[in-house]
Amino acid sequence: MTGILCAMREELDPILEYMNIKEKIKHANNIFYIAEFEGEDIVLAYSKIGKVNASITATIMIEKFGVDKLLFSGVAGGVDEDLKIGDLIIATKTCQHDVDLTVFGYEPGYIPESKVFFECDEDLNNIAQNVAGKLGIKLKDGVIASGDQFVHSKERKEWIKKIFNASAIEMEGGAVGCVCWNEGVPFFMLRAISDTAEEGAGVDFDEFLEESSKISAKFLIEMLKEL
Ligand SMILES: CCCCCCN(CO)Cc1c[nH]c2c(N)ncnc12
Repeated sequence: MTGILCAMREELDPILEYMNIKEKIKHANNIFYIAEFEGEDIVLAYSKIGKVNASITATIMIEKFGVDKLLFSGVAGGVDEDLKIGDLIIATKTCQHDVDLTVFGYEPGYIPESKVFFECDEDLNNIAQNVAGKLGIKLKDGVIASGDQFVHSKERKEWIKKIFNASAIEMEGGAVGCVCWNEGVPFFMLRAISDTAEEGAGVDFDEFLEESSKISAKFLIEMLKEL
């Protein structure tokens, strides 16, 4: 069964509008929507913001609902110069930019017995690029870095870009990538840009959250039709 995960209600609501919701299951302070889309059952939820919340919901989707591929939809701060507000990006891999065990000689983002980068599923990414081609949409791909902080400084943004070669920044993908890697479940993450993670990003985020969430949601729906 396909799982669709978002961080915020604003990111999930535009997706739910396309769904025939059959059941709502409350569990671990989350609501899991069991929906039917084009004859297939899908489980959907928003985790609440941040890596811990995203890890909880992603794990429950897999362990309790038997999700065998996990698709994330939401918004992100753009790092690449060519990413404008409203543009779409998919993750080739995700990481945690706020993990720091460097005093012990480990590289930024590295935890012993784990890894810095969690690869996303190539087949799902290829499907997304095919859908983008049909729709005539530019779909960037690259590293998307997560941390438990809303990044709104050029200095922090440039550090994340330098160390992780990040194309976008958000707060959940590195955790969901880690869960899916450990569980052996294919992971796909789509984000629409809501800001540029520099000074003033909070204002842009507030202004563009709803519109960018809809952009991500609409593309995800087109992709679901190809799964
Ligand atoms: C109460 C407001 C909560 C903002 C949550 C932001 N999400 C987290 O996934 C995505 C995101 C968009 N822009 C970002 C940025 N500049 N830094 C971190 N994360 C992001």
